[in-house]
Amino acid sequence: MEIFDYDQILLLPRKCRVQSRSECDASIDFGGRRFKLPVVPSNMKTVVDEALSRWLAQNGYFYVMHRFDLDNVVFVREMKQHGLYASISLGVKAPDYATVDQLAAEGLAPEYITIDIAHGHADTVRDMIRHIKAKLPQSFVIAGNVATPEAVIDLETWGADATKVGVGPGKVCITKLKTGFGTGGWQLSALKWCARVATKPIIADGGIRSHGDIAKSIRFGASMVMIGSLFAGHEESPGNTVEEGGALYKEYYGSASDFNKGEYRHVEGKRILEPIKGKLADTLIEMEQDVQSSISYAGGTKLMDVRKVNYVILGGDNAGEHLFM
Ligand SMILES: NC(=O)C1=CN([C@@H]2O[C@H](COP(=O)(O)OP(=O)(O)OC[C@H]3O[C@@H](n4cnc5c(N)ncnc54)[C@H](OP(=O)(O)O)[C@@H]3O)[C@@H](O)[C@H]2O)C=CC1
Ligand SMILES: Nc1nc2c(ncn2[C@@H]2O[C@H](COP(=O)(O)O)[C@@H](O)[C@H]2O)c(=O)[nH]1
Repeated sequence: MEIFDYDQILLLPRKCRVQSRSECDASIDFGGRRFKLPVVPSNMKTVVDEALSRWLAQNGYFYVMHRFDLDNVVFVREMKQHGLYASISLGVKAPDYATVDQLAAEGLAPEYITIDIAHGHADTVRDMIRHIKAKLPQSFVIAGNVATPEAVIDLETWGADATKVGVGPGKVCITKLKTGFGTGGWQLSALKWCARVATKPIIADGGIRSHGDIAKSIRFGASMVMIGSLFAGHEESPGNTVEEGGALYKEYYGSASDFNKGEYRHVEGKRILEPIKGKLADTLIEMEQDVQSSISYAGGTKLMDVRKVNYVILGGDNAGEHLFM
C-alpha cells in the first residue's frame, strides 16, 4: 500500500477543454441537495455557530452545526422556520437519543444528521444509526470518524448514508501523540484506501492546509471535504478574538480539548491562535475559483472530472507516476 499525504502529491494536467475557468462547475450533489462547493466547515465550536449555519444554508453551501452546549431541537425548529435545511451533529449518549426522540415527536426531521465521535467504528454508532433510521427515516445520516476500509464497510452496512474519514489529521489534533493511532501524516492515502470499498459518499475530514488539497481529496475519492483551521480565524468565526504582539488572532481549539470539554479528561485536542484572515464569504469565493481552476487543469468541466487525472508522488519510497487510482 502506498503511504502519502497532501503535500507529497501533485495532480497531472490534462488538455484543457474550456475557454474560461468560469465554465467549470465546482458544485456537488450531496444527500439530495446541490451545493456550490464540495467543502464544509468543521462542526466545531470555534468554526461554526447558529448565525454562520444560517448564512451558509442561505447562500448555497453545506454546513454541519456542532453539538456542544446547544439545544438541537431549538436549532432545527429555527432553521425550518426560516425555510432552511437543518444539518446537526449528535453523539451516542442518552441525551442524543432523547434529541432524536423529541425531533421525531415534533415532526422536525433534520435533512442531515452527522454522528460525530472520535472512534466512529463502534457498536454505539451502529445503535445510533439504527435509532435515527427508525425514528427519522427521512434524515441523511453521516457517520464517523473512521480510518479503515473495514470501518467504512461496517458503517455503510449499518445504514449510514455517508461516512466521514479522518482520525487525527487535524491541525489541533493530538490523537497521534496521545494514543499512537490515526491517519495523521497519511490522511490522503487513508482516504484512497477507504474510497476503494465505499459505495456511498465519503467526507474527507482534517489535514487540509491549502485550497489545492480540496482537488486532491476529490481525486482520491471524497465527495465532500471538511475543513477546520482554514475556516477558523475569519471575522465571522465564533472563536474569541485575542490580541498578541499588536496582531489580532481568533482562537481555534479541538472538540476533544480541555477548552471544549471544560475538564482535562481523555483530552485529544489543543488550542491554537489563527491570524484573522478577513471575511468568510471572500474565502469561499476564492475556494470556488481555485476549485474551478483545478477542474480546468484536469481537462474537465465538472468537479468529478478531477477523479480522472494521473498524479505523482514526490520523494520517499513510493515516489513515481501513477496512471490510475
Ligand atoms: N476526527 C478526529 O480525529 C477526532 C475528533 N474528535 C472530536 O472530538 C469530539 C468529542 O469526541 P468523543 O470524545 O468521541 O465524544 P464524546 O465525548 O461524546 O464520546 C462519545 C462516546 O464514545 C466513547 N469514546 C470516546 N472515545 C472512545 C474510544 N477511543 N474508544 C471507545 N469509546 C470511546 C465515550 O465514552 P468515554 O468518554 O467514557 O470513553 C462516549 O461514550 C467529537 O466532535 C469528535 O469528532 C476527537 C478525537 C479525534
Ligand atoms: N484528534 C482531534 N481531532 C479533532 C478535534 N477537534 C476536531 N478534530 C478534527 O479535526 C478536523 C479539522 O481539521 P483541520 O486540519 O481542518 O483543522 C475536524 O473536522 C475534526 O474531525 C480534537 O480535539 N482532536
